[in-house]
Amino acid sequence: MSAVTDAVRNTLPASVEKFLPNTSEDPRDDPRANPEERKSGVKDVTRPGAIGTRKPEIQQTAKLGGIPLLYDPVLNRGTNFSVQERREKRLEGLLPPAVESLELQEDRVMQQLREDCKTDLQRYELLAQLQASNETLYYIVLMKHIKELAPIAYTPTVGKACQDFDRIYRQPLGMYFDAFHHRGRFSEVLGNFPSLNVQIIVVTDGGRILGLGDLGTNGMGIPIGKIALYIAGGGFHPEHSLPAVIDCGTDNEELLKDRFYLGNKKKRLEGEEHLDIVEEFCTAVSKAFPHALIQFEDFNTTQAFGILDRMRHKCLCFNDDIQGTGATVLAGFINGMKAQQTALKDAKVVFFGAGSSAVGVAMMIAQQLADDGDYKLDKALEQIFMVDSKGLITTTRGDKLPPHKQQMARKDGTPDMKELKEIVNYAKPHAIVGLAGAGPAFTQEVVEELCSHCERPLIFPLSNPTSQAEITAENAVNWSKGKCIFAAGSPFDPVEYEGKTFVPTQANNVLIFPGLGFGACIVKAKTITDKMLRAASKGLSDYVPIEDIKAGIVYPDLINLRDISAVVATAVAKEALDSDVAEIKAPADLEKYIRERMWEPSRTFDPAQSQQDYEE
Ligand SMILES: NC(=O)C1=CN([C@@H]2O[C@H](COP(=O)(O)OP(=O)(O)OC[C@H]3O[C@@H](n4cnc5c(N)ncnc54)[C@H](O)[C@@H]3O)[C@@H](O)[C@H]2O)C=CC1
Ligand SMILES: CC(=O)C(=O)O
Ligand SMILES: [Mg+2]
Repeated sequence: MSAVTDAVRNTLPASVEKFLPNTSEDPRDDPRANPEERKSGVKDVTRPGAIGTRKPEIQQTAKLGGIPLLYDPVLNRGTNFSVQERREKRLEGLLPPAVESLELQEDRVMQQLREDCKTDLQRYELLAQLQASNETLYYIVLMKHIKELAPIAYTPTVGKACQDFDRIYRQPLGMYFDAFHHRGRFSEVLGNFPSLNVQIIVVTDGGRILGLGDLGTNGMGIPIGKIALYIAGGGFHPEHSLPAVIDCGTDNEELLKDRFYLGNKKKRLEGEEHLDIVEEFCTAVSKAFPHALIQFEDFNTTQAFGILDRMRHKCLCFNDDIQGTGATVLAGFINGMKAQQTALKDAKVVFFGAGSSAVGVAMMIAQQLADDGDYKLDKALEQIFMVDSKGLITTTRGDKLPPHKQQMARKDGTPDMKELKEIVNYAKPHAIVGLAGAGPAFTQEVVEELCSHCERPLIFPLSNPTSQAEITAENAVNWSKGKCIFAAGSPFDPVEYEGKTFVPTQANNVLIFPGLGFGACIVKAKTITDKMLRAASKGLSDYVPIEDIKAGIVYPDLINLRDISAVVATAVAKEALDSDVAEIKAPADLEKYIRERMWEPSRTFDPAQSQQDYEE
């Protein structure tokens, strides 16, 4: 039965007809169905690129026009609706008379952002409001000005936005799964989401938001920001994406006392109970959207590894902090060793921080060293020196290490050391990677010690937001006398040193996750394998031209995020196809196939046409 009844259809001008979804249950009546659907008679709402997949009742009201259309962020284009559309969609009188081009609308937003907003938080709020009301314009603005706006929608400003989330709250922009009241009913709750075809989900429990600690449901800013980058960078359709929080409580005393706090004011659930809750969420997702990819984000390290271990073979998922960061840093590391002309098999790294991200990165680097030198992982791990709040991690230092640290502990009789300078002096590393989330730690002494052993050391302060970075770009360049190769988790401005300009690049998992996700989804991958992560990393490292690498630029500029993501997606999809974890057959030209399926905001002009564009 059609959701838009024939009686209603008959009252509409013919030109509106093409905007209406074909909601026929039987794809044999649907000219847009693909051959398989026509043959089987079963509508495939999960096919990559399929649009118009919101629930019929929601499409119906929005597409009939009037106020519901103006309040539908996917379809609303505000003053960009033409005179004819205004007449046909019953928008006359509901908008000011001017009909504006998307460019003019974009100019207004940019003027408001650049001239009227006084703080980055105000800019964040303006963008969030735009995202909630007009996604076409939001993504046009975000994609065209990605370099200027990523620091607002994402790190560092998103950190401040999360800290203040309950104060600046206006609209949900994602889903909240309440472990205290929805438990056992997550499927039912997920059923309230308007889309029939979710392909990408970013979920957190707010346990460790950036380097800012436990922010409970205020952590929702992170899934919202990452999903925006999945759309702007990776090319997912907004209808296919879901930012989510599982409210498992919070141990943040300030939030527990805050009258504006939006989550449950209860102590954080932990251990097995927490794992069961996350599993219930994943099961609900897999049941409703069998091909959706779940990205675990900013869970506490105490839970992060356990969640990944339990879920990675049960549903399509990955942990961005462990695996996405691993693939990202490996790419910059490989390029950095090229710049130094250090053979990978000989490279040594000091990690400052031993949480989920540091261990994820170290394991990927160690695997690469082992492959390069054709030796075992255990031997490669001897080239890694990992430091936590108690100093160098060794088997002899006398404390009980959690499993993720045990594998990183030095077992070769390395003396116990606490001071970073001493550890650098002992290890003589080619790179120092900061993932402690604890703020400045790479002092002038540490940098000078590092430079006394290595001509062009990699200095990677990767903790976010900027306030938590281990060193600033300026200090790294000055203290290393312009010798270091620098990349940071959050953006830094260029630095002048002795008449030369150093351009800091960003080593952030945003360079990997949008492409990894899109590549996996487009070929309907059944799982995310280590080889797919390695392929993503190689795609990213190969993206950087050798001249840039020689000049010490080891990551590409975020300005090319869409292009980077297309390359990463192609590498991931190819690996999934080659290793037979993909459900689709390999297309003749994989990169072209992927690029053609990446969503562009202007295409929402005509959903029916856009749908046809996606068809084979
Ligand atoms: N650039 C990027 O793409 C990414 C950056 N990160 C950043 O990494 C940081 C850490 O994340 P996780 O590993 O998940 O967190 P975590 O909280 O699990 O780990 C922090 C680690 O640092 C150690 N540490 C804390 N203070 C220290 C100190 N004063 N001295 C030495 N060690 C200290 C702790 O012992 C722990 O091992 C965060 O700031 C996060 O924003 C995380 C993922 C990706
Ligand atoms: C970038 C990121 O995932 C983090 O800082 O946690
Ligand atoms: Mg993270």
